[in-house]
Parts: sequence; structure tokens; C-alpha cells
Amino acid sequence: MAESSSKTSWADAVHEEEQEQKQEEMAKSQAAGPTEEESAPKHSELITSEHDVQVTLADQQADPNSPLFSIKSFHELGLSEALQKGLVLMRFSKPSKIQERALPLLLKNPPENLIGQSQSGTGKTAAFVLAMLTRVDLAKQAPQILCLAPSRELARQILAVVDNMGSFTNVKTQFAVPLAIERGKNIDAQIVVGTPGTVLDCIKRRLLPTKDLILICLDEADNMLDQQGLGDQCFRVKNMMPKTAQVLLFSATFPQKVIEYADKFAPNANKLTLKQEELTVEGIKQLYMDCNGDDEKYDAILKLYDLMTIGQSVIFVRKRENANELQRRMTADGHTVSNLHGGFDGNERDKIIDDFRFGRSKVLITTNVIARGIDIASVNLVVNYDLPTLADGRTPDFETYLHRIGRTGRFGRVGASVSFVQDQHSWQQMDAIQRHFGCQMMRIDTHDWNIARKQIKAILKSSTTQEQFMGVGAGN
Ligand SMILES: Nc1ncnc2c1ncn2[C@@H]1O[C@H](COP(=O)(O)OP(=O)(O)OP(=O)(O)O)[C@@H](O)[C@H]1O
Repeated sequence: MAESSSKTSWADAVHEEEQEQKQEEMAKSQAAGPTEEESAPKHSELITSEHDVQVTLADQQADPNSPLFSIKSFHELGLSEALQKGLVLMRFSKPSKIQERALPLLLKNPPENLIGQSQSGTGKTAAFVLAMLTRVDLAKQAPQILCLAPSRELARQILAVVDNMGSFTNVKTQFAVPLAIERGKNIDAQIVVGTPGTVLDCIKRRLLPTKDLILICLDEADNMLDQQGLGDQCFRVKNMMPKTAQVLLFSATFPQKVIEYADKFAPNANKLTLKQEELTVEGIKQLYMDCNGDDEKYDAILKLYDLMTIGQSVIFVRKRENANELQRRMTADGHTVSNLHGGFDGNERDKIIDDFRFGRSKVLITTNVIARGIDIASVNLVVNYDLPTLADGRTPDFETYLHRIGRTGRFGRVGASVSFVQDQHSWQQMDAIQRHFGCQMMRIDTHDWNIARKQIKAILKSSTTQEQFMGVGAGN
């Protein structure tokens, strides 16, 4: 019942002016007939997306084709009373598909390994955190569970989910990133969440006893196993654990080249995987802008600035220096932008991400350091100022593209990504990304900024209205 009444208020909430604008644009585009760019989207596709505008979380969780679909309740998944209370606290009413499918496998006895893949923003964290909190023996004051993530920010976010979900248990947790552990302190927390280097270091220095460890979980597992340093550290940590420990690997992407490592790391694992064409999230409208060189790119970001502050936005650039330089120029031009990358120290990084998470800053320039996992519901625009490439600077990095745009459109929300294309290389990279995921990015024509802005605004406005309506998730 609540769903249908909410739906009415949602429809009501859509601003009249916006509706008129959409109709006007639709009429214009219909009158214009097909353009030379048959493959590119017509304006009407963007602004008549009524379907996206009106789809509620309840609708999506009842749609078998949605990654948020489930036929079960958390209660039926066999979770303890205390954890169910934690879920109520977080305002999770129904599991998502990955949660429904993974939890029975995660909680099987004797424990089995699992490789779990699901689109960005579909609730993988809760799936593995619920397993960790179910497996832990609260009567035993010793480290039992390790959860490793590739960045400080992500480890911190996961720890917050463990603490929130475990609110009605007396679980003890420990953050394990550089400088987070008191000098010489022995770790007795039951769940340790951190980055691989620090966790390995604590084990080597005998501050983290391994004999009671029963579970290791790698979030963004493909990324960690694929990087020489991180992958090595993860393997070394795992090798110091009892052989019987359960191994969990989660990510939205598991490219072919990593599968071999994943199978080695989590032998005989149950697997929940996706096909290539299932990887993109429907709620994220993927756009691109054709800019003629670097100056036009900078000009475009200035023109987008006020749209970026309708909700919150993340601008991804290639390197730290590019982030610093873009922040310097935008600030000099009178705009407020924050900047986060691995060159800042831990405390600064915590402050920058917290300011952004709690809405004190609206536009964040960053490198790939937060391309993965970071969950901030009101991010409704992601800008690929530089398209992501592999280390050679040329080959498109498909996985990073997907993770970057996945910072918006979280758990059924609507969002947009705008990728800047400025020369033949970036054009080819974008084309390769489209072919890889079998998706079509919509072109935003920058010859008429009035129309361009209207198009983007329509998407962003619909996402902010949706946000007021959905009010789900307590991650932020
Ligand atoms: N069952 C649920 N009901 C409501 N909200 C949920 C549910 N499960 C997860 N969420 C919320 O959905 C958001 C996305 O979840 P999460 O960060 O776990 O996604 P993810 O799959 O790990 O994404 P990524 O691949 O980007 O790491 C979070 O804000 C989380 O609180």
C-alpha cells in the first residue's frame, strides 16, 4: 500500500516546468526528424525518460530483471535477530539479488569459498558484511575475520558498514591502514578491515595473531589481485592464515585476465558471475561531449559547474598533477572544488572524503583512488575529464570506466556520466568502451550550450527528486 501512495507523491513531485520543458524538447526533436547522427541519441531519448523518473525502489526490487530483485526477505535468509535489527537501522527492507543469492552460499556449513560479482551499487558490501558478522564468534576476543580493500577510503567505508550493521552485537572492529594502529598495540578485535600492506605488516610484526582467522574477504578483488604489489600482499596474508579459512572475493568486474588469480586465491569457489553485457547499470545515463582540445575541455567543465552542484559530482582525471592543476584553475576562476588523491596524508584524505560524504563539498576532483566502491548516494554526475587508460596512457581501461561511472546510480538511483572526448585517441578509446560493454553513449552537442545544459539538467533534476523520494540506504 505504502508503495502505491508513495508513487503518487513521486509523480506529483515532478516539477511542472520540467514536464513542459520535456514536451517542448520532444516536439522539437520530433519535428527535426532523423539527423546525420543516426547512431547518436536524439534529445527526446534523454528528456522523455519518464520510465526512469518514475521507477521506485520498490518497483525495482519487484522486477525479476533488476539486480535489486529478490523473492526472499532477510528473515528467510537465516540472519540473527541482532543483524535483522541492524538492517532495520540501515533501512534495508528487502535483499537485492546478489544478497539473496550470495547469503545462502556464504553461510553454508562447512564454509565454502565464493566469488561474487554484481553491478556497481547493488549491495555487495552488505552481502559480505552480513556473512562476516554471522560467522564471527562474539565470545572469542581474537581476530577472526579480515576484510581487505584497495584504498583507505573504501576500507573506512566498509568498516562503517560493519559497525552499523553490527550495532546490536558487541562485535569489536579494527581499522588497519597506515598510522591507524597504535604503535606496538596487539590487535584483539574480531573483525579487521584495512588495506593489504598494513594488514600484512601487522601480521609480520606479530601484532595481529592469525591462528583464529576463519575468513578473508577481498573487496574489489579483481583490482587487488591484478596489481603486482597489492596482489602479492593479499596472497601473503592469505598464506599466513589457517588453510581452512573461508575465502570471499567480490567485485563488479572480473576480467578474464584475473580469473586465473581469483581461482588460485579462492580455490573451488562457488561463483556468481555476470555476462559482459549485464555489467552496466541501467539508471546511469552515459553521455559524452566532443571537445576540440584541452582548452575546450576546460571551458566545458566551467560551463557544467552549476549543474554539478545540483546534487554532487565527481570529476575523474588521469594523474595527481592533473587534479591539482584543475583544482587550481577552477578555484582561480571562482569555483569551489575539492581534490582528493593519494598524495595527501591519511588525515587530510579522511577530512576531504568526509566533507564530500556529508555534503559540505559538492564537487570533487580525483584520480582513480576513489574510482571503486565509494558509496555516496547524492552523487548524480560523474565526469570523465580524462578517459581512464591502462598504464601505457593509451589503451582504454574498461573496468575502471565502469567503476568510475558506478559512483552514481547507486542502488536503483538515476545518475549521469559525461565523458570528455578531445582528440582521435580519446575518440577511439570511447568507441572501444562502447563496443566492450555493448552500450551506446549519448552525444551532448556543445554547439548549443542551452540545449546541452537542459539535457543534462533534466537527468540531474530527476535524480534529485528521486533521491528525496527513495530515502533508502543509510550508508551516507
Ligand atoms: N537491501 C538493501 N536495501 C536498501 N539499500 C541497500 C540494500 N543493500 C545495499 N543498499 C545500499 O545500496 C548502496 C550500494 O551498496 P554497496 O556500496 O554495497 O554496493 P556495491 O555493490 O558494493 O557497489 P560497488 O561495486 O560500487 O562497490 C549503499 O548505500 C547501501 O547502503
